Amino acid sequence: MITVTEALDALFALVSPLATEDVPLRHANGRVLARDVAAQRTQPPFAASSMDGYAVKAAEVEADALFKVIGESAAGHRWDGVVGAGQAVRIFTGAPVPQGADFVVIQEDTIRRGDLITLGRNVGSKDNIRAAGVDFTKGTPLSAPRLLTPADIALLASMNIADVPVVRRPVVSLISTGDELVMPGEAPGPDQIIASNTFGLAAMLEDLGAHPRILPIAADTEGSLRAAFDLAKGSDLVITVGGASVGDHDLVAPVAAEMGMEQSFYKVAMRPGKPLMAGRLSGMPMVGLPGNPVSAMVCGSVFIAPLVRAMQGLPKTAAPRQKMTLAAPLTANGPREHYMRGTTTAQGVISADLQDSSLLSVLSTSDVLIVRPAGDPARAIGDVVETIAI
Ligand SMILES: Nc1nc2c(c(=O)[nH]1)N[C@H]1C(S)=C(S)[C@@H](COP(=O)(O)OP(=O)(O)OC[C@H]3O[C@@H](n4cnc5c(N)ncnc54)[C@H](O)[C@@H]3O)O[C@H]1N2
Ligand code: MOO
Repeated sequence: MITVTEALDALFALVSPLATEDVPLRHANGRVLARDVAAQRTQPPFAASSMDGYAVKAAEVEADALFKVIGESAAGHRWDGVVGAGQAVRIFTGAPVPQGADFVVIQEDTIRRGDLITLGRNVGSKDNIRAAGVDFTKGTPLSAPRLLTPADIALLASMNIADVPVVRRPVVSLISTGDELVMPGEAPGPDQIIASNTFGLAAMLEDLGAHPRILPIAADTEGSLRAAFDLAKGSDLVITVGGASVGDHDLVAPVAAEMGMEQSFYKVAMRPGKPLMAGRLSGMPMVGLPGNPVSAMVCGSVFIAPLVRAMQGLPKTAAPRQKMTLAAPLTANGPREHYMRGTTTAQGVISADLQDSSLLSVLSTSDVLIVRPAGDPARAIGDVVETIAI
């Protein structure tokens, strides 16, 4: 069996970044910026007031100073004159600071009578002016590759970039296998259960910027599985769930092999997720996930998420890990890396009592995977462990 790191490297070797497309800014959130873009303008484009008040000459600012108000500068409507000695311009937040002025006294520090203002005694030295270009100047780049966040979308809008070059969404076909499975909403027979894995994985893939397609469930026959693989043709990635182990009805590996799959690996020294397989089938990268629901989702976090990020041009790196303090002890780990479901509390992280790989209710109340290296000794409260957010 290979290690998780070796398996991830083998998976990365199967993919390269997809093509680029331009999308409207409104559709760019969560996508990966494909090439550097440059600000189309300077922001702010003029020296702007950061407060409502009066624009004056800084050299004249002192307690009880008197000014004559000669005009008004509002956001979107500048005052075009030049501020002279003893003069002030009424100004509002976001408005251009008029020529001749280099200080804004906030209105709370003034007393106004008709056209005259008198400054108070605590005006201070803050000029309340945002210099032109203090946020960014024309040509400032936003560098690719970059997973675009809501803050990036606001920045791109401010840079006047209406269409954004992003990496195409990977089309990922998801195939559940097994006679025992029916789709959610269908009436299961007495020995049947509902297919959950493809739905959980599709949700995960959507969050990763991919375009998942849930294909019809493949029955435990060679013909049905072949038909499902045929439907997946043209995808950027095909993922099967179940049928990966050693049972008589576990057909994924033999059928894929007959269809010409070049296998990269089969079986990884991890728990859950041991019967993971990967390779290339009909020109597509293919990953065979174990059927146990928690195994499939853990493999989604550990393997599929980094893989889909790499397909979108992000660095080929493992799922990010955070160090956390244990708030409950852990028993010694065995020879496989263990990805334990856990919950973070104010005191630290606690592993779930039940770690069976069928328990979606436990996964759903967990917010981290506690990563236990192979052979990790027993751990005590206060020890530091590595975790992956889920
Ligand atoms: N003799 C051995 N038996 C098993 C081994 C082993 O090494 N030797 N490995 C175990 C481990 S670990 C896992 S994980 C499972 C994986 O088996 P498969 O990938 O072949 O999965 P299935 O047998 O098809 O299903 C396992 C389990 O999960 C349910 N399932 C499958 N697909 C779905 C789905 N889409 N949605 C919800 N639930 C699903 C299925 O009904 C089974 O209950 O093998 C162990 N056995
Ligand atoms: O590896 Mo299985 O995925 O432990 O349940």
